[in-house]
Amino acid sequence: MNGSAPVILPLQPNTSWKEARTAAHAAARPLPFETVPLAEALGQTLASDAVALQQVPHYASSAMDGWAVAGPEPWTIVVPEPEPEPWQIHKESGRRPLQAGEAVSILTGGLVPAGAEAVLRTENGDLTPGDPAVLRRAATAREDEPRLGEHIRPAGEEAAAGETTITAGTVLNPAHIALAAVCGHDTLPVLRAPRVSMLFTGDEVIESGLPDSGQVRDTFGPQLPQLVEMLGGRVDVVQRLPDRLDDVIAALSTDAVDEHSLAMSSGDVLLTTGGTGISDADHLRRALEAVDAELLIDGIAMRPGHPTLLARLQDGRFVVALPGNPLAAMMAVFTVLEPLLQGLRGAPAGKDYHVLAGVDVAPLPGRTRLVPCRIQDGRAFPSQYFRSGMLRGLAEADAVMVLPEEGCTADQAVSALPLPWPVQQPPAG
Ligand SMILES: Nc1nc2c(c(=O)[nH]1)N[C@H]1C(S)=C(S)[C@@H](COP(=O)(O)OP(=O)(O)OC[C@H]3O[C@@H](n4cnc5c(N)ncnc54)[C@H](O)[C@@H]3O)O[C@H]1N2
Ligand code: MOO
Repeated sequence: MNGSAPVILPLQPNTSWKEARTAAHAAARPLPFETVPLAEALGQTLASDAVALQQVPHYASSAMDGWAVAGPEPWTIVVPEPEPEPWQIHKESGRRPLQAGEAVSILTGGLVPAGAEAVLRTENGDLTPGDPAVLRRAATAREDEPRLGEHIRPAGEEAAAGETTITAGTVLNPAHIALAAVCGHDTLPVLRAPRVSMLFTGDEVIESGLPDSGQVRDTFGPQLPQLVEMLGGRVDVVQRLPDRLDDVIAALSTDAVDEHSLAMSSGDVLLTTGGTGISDADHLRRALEAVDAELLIDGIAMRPGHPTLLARLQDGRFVVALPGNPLAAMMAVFTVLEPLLQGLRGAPAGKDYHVLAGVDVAPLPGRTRLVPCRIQDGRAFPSQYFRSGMLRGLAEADAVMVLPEEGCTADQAVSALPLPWPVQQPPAG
């Protein structure tokens, strides 16, 4: 035996599924923040509290088309001088305050003039033309209409100037972006989204057409970059790599030694597929050893996906190594990549969800099983397509059951992972 050959021990994963998720989240420190235009802030983590830059709403406005009125009826119609153009209706037009017994026509969102006490909506007013025109309440109006302040949106009713409306750490959804716009922000400080570089191995993998025996169609290229984006990452580089140890080492190396090197890609995370096994053709482990990477997770006691790795390179980049089997790789994404990206985005670890098992499941000593499931009538039913190379189960799934090694009995609550894409029925909380 050649004394310099690296010794690869049989894979004995000793990290439990739960420990793996916790360790992946804990390994990451939130990335520095950057300032982005509102339209680019969706899904990002807010770096510091966002306040209302002026009171919201910033002026008292009408909630209805009608007339702003002062005092009791009848009201004489005041025509502002000069009469505002429709687009000026929200602007201060230098009007004098409305006096008791006066009314002025107003549109929804229009500026309520000083002195106005309420807005009478169009359908509840009766206008007698003349000079001046006279307004009375119509027969359709309620007896006490308009009450003091009715149909007026007071300034500042939603937020005072300087009040915090979105707290730091929030993962921004469309409603937050809309609120930030109303609060006067053009940009927001967000934690920089983690950048992910991808490295696909497998000489037998073809990217289109029907594979011959021994070849496989690539299941990662057409969806993994998009899945990473769904999880809050930004994809930097996607690269295919020959199944040669030198090339895998070059790709991971901190120095840009050849065309396969990702050292210049500035990724925070290197996501690899395949080659996590222990055969002569699997190079990930040997390459990580060659570049002196720190192994944070070296195999996980789960099925499928037990050869999954998480490592830190000397320059601080993370390597998440997904197994080549397609379902195993997806389960490794949910177990390691998702919590790692959450940590890098300053987001809390995913919540624990539970489902009620619909059937008994036998024990599998030493392994947590991740099984795609359908949810019917509040019960979770594991898919028959659960093996590591199968994709039908996940494609039809509502969630992924996380089955403990002791299995479960029907009606028992078991952990579940929600899927990061829309499904017909999300698991119960
Ligand atoms: N002696 C042992 N053999 C294996 C073990 C073990 O513990 N001892 N574990 C098995 C398990 S479990 C898995 S998972 C795989 C891990 O495989 P690798 O990460 O090394 O991946 P590959 O060998 O490169 O590929 C496995 C499988 O996946 C197919 N593949 C690869 N890339 C793609 C792709 N882009 N699209 C679709 N399919 C892909 C590849 O052709 C293989 O069929 O090791 C087991 N063996
Ligand atoms: O654990 Mo392997 O990942 O079964 O496919």
